[in-house]
Amino acid sequence: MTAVKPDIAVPPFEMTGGRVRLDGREVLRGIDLQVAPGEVLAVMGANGSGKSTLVRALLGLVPLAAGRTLIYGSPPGRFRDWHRIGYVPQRLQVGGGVPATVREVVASGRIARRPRLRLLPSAADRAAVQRALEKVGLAGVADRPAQHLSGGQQQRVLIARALAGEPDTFVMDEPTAGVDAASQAALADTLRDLVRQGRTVVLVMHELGPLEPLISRAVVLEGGRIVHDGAPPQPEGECARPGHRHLHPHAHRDRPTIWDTA
Ligand SMILES: Nc1ncnc2c1ncn2[C@@H]1O[C@H](COP(=O)(O)OP(=O)(O)OP(=O)(O)O)[C@@H](O)[C@H]1O
Repeated sequence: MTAVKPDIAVPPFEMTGGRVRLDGREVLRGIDLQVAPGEVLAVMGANGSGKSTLVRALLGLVPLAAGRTLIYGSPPGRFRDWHRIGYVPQRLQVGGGVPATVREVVASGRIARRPRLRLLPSAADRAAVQRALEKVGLAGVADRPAQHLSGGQQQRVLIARALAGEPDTFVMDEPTAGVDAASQAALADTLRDLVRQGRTVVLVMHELGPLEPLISRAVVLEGGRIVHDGAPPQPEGECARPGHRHLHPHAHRDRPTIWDTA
């Protein structure tokens, strides 16, 4: 992928006073969040704090009960440049019917780039798909049904699908959750490339681990609110131990000791 020239005037995401209710419950409240072009933002917090809901709301997949959110300056309903956004959801949705191959799933990441009247993939589409498959180390299993792969490999399929679309901004929901070491290494490698190219990345993470040096900013959610926005939080002492999970009430706002390593 070629480097992007970040459009410094328009943030990829801008939410003001964002509030989300699901099943009558307030899941997000008072969210003010602007994501700058070229930023690598980690969205952190304990289970149920609202991380996935926040990224889904930024993408317009969950409606706001109050406030507003913009994608490259447009409300989600009026945003048309979906090829600029690559979304990596938590899990590959496996439906019934004919099982899709790895290559087909990855190729679906090019659809938003295709002119309306062109049905067949171009040489550029095929090349982008192949590059993405190679980048995540799945070229060798490209013709296997995606649902036959391990969880970690399926996660890599989703990352490759986003890469194939060559978007300016990536949104990845827990891309390292429950994946094997090889997949984590592939992700770190991919992320390094994206950072170098100046792409914007929003990552939902429980813990940063080896990705920490690549993260430029972290927001920490607690009970649907942002309780920290700044440098990535560091695990300290007891808090760094696996299984430890809480946000210290005495934590310094600039350096909270939140860790959820379950
Ligand atoms: N569709 C829904 N209907 C009702 N409540 C929901 C729905 N989706 C999520 N919630 C609730 O909203 C809260 C935030 O959920 P969300 O998945 O955004 O949290 P999270 O921080 O991403 O959690 P996790 O780390 O477990 O993925 C949780 O209490 C969850 O139970």
